[in-house]
This record gives sequence, structure tokens and C-alpha cells, in this order.
Amino acid sequence: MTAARIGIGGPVGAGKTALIEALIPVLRARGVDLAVVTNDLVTAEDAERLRRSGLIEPARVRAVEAGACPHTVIREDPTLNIVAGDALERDYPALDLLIYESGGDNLASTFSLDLVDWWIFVIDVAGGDDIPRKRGPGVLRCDLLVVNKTDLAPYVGVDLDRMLDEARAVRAGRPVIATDARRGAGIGAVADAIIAAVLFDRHD
Ligand SMILES: Nc1nc2c(ncn2[C@@H]2O[C@H](COP(=O)(O)OP(=O)(O)OP(=O)(O)O)[C@@H](O)[C@H]2O)c(=O)[nH]1
Repeated sequence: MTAARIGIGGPVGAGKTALIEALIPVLRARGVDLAVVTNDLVTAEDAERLRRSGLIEPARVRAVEAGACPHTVIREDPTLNIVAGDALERDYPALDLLIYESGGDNLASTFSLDLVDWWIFVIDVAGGDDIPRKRGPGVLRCDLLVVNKTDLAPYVGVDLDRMLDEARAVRAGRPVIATDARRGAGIGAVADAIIAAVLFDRHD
């Protein structure tokens, strides 16, 4: 049985790595055997952060250097990412889930379905409550939209309920989950959504 592959993409600093850090213990507590592939421009910064976190065995984190264009390696030519995922599956034959973290990108970034079975797009309230209204392909096409940093809403003048309503409206009712990745709010719901979407047969 091969591992399910999911993507986590979104603008620079929206909280992709923070979401993965919060998800790892929740998914592991639910019996999910997982590994992570990170994509950075020219460093392995996100991979190093996860390896140092103590949340996951360091060898379960692989880094792909995306070069100048982060969405190329998750959309146009995902070869490097497929190879990194295949290597993790060879090293960990019982793997249930491979999480691909995209490099920080813009609202147009999307994942190739040759690479992932299902993908999350992360935006944050500090980026502005007009982000859903801009109807970027990431916001529209992802399987799950995460609106992160809900704790910051009062400080940046964002009406969170309205932002969530607008996000649901532009997505024609497809799932939207609000999170505070630093404190763990909403993370259980994101883990549930991942399990229901791609792991249901293994963890029912
Ligand atoms: N207040 C608050 N800060 C957060 C939250 N999630 C992430 N952050 C902070 O936002 C900053 C960016 O978070 P990252 O997880 O590095 O974001 P990223 O999307 O992985 O960033 P890149 O990989 O650079 O694109 C860090 O300083 C985090 O501590 C949140 O829910 N609330």
C-alpha cells in the first residue's frame, strides 16, 4: 500500500510550517505514520526547522530546493518532489501519509495532481480580509482552505466571521477551516479533514 500524498501551499509567512508543526503530534496520536517533504528556494530552512523541532524523527523530513520558482516544482515539473517522496516510502514502508510543504508563493500557486492526492491552501488574517475576494487559484481550487492566525484578527482590524463567510462563498461551499497554529485552535478539525479525505480506509 502506498502512502497518501497531500500538499500544503500558500503565500510567504501564512503559517504552512507552523500548521505542519501543529498537525504532526495530532496525526501521530491518531496512529498516522507520516513523513514530510519541504520546498524552499535555495536552502533547507523549513526542513531544518522541522528536524530540530523534536516532533518527528529527523530522517522523516526531506528537503527539495525549488530554485527561483517555488510553484514550478509543485505544479509544472514535480519530478524532484516525486523522487523525494518515493525515497521516503522506500525507507519507511509502513508510511500512511506524505506531507508536501510548498515554498512560500503567491495566490496563484496550485499543486499538480500528479504529485498530491489532495491539497490545502493556507492564508492568514494578517494578509488582509480581502484575500478571499481576490479569487486566486490557490483559494478557489484547493481541497481545503485554512485561514490561519485567527488570534491576530482583532489587532489587524479583520472581521473574522465575514472573512470566513466570503471565503466559503467564493469556494461555493467547499471546506474552509479557521486555525491558530501557534495555540492549536482548529488543528484537530484539519487533521479530521485529512483523515476523512485520504486516510479513511486505513484509520476508520
Ligand atoms: N500569531 C500567530 N502567528 C503565527 C501563526 N501561525 C504562524 N505564525 C507565525 O507566523 C510566522 C510565519 O510562520 P511560518 O510557519 O514560518 O510560515 P510559512 O508559511 O511556513 O512561511 P514560509 O515558509 O516562509 O513561506 C512565524 O513567525 C510564526 O510563528 C498563528 O496562528 N498565529
